[in-house]
Amino acid sequence: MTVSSAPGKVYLFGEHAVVYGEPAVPCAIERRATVTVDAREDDHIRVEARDLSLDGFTVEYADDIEDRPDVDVPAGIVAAGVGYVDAAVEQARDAADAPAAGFDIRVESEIPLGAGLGSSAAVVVAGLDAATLKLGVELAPEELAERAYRAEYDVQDGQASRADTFCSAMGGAVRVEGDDCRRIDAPNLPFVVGFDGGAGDTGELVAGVRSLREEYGFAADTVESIGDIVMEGESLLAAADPASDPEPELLAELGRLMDFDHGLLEALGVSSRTLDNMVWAAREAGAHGAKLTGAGGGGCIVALDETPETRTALRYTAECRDAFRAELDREGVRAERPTTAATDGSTNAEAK
Ligand SMILES: Nc1ncnc2c1ncn2[C@@H]1O[C@H](COP(=O)(O)OP(=O)(O)O)[C@@H](O)[C@H]1O
Ligand SMILES: C[C@@](O)(CCOP(=O)(O)O)CC(=O)O
Ligand SMILES: [Mg+2]
Repeated sequence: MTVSSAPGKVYLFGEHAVVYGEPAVPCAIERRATVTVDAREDDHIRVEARDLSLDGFTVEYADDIEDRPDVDVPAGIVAAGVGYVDAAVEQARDAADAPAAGFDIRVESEIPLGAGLGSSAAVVVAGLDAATLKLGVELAPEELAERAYRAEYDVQDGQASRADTFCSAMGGAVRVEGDDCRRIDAPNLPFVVGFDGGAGDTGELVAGVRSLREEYGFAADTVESIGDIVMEGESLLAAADPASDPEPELLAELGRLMDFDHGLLEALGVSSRTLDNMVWAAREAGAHGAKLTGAGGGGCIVALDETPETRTALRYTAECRDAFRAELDREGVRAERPTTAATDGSTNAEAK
């Protein structure tokens, strides 16, 4: 049995624009997806994913995920639910030149689904790592990131950047511009996350920005302006000392850029009333800045505040389901030791 985990992320700046070649700076956070993989005698894949909104289910299939056997939910939902795991398995089989390898897979995650914290990337990165290790192949984090990107790209019909998967594989703060991906130095930024309990449809939101950008020159300019914000932000980070706590002036300037970025994302139609309300609650509580994170539409905002005020204010905000501090996680994907919990063999054998 192999077990790997990989972190989720928040976007300091640059989501959506990164899809069109602008730079972005996502930061890994200390919330992880953990994937446990066992080899099988046959070529079937069995996925147990209790965190899925279907109340968790176990599904077993051979060959084509669309031909999955008798689980009591529509094929589309199963494909949406386990599509990322399936794509990770395909990449692992390809990397190990083992096209008929079968696996029992268990997914456990601390990252809310579809909420902008990169749960899909974390599941793909951790799943790919655990499955390749099970096949006796150790991929360098960069290669893992590249294969995980291809998996996300396939599942999201080409609507994906390298940002989430690279950040989850490498950890820390990263900078992604097209296929140029690198880690960057960053001090411990005091992230606070607010979660509205909802989710957004990444593919649909990306498609919405794409068509606005094609229709209006000013929407294309808006996307470019997000890139300008990112470049301004990275030069601030580059001048900071990564080993010490960030100076108040740095936080104030980064926060101002986050506010600006949120305004442009709102103009591009990817915010929502609940996200905006949480952003305003954070700002009024004294956060240096606040913005939605990830695809938007619903899910999470990220604010910068070294005091407890923003988290407290978010907890008293009607639209906020959960608010928590998110520490920068400098470690990306890692192999974990199998625990008793991962080996107890308990399953809920049928879809609910
Ligand atoms: N714990 C999990 N178990 C199984 N699949 C998961 C889990 N977390 C995320 N996923 C997969 O990732 C998808 C959500 O990814 P996405 O829409 O890109 O949102 P985000 O990456 O912002 O969380 C889910 O529909 C599911 O397919
Ligand atoms: C909107 C986008 O820039 C980020 C999506 O992030 P998430 O899947 O919502 O965490 C899309 C992408 O970069 O693949
Ligand atoms: Mg995602």
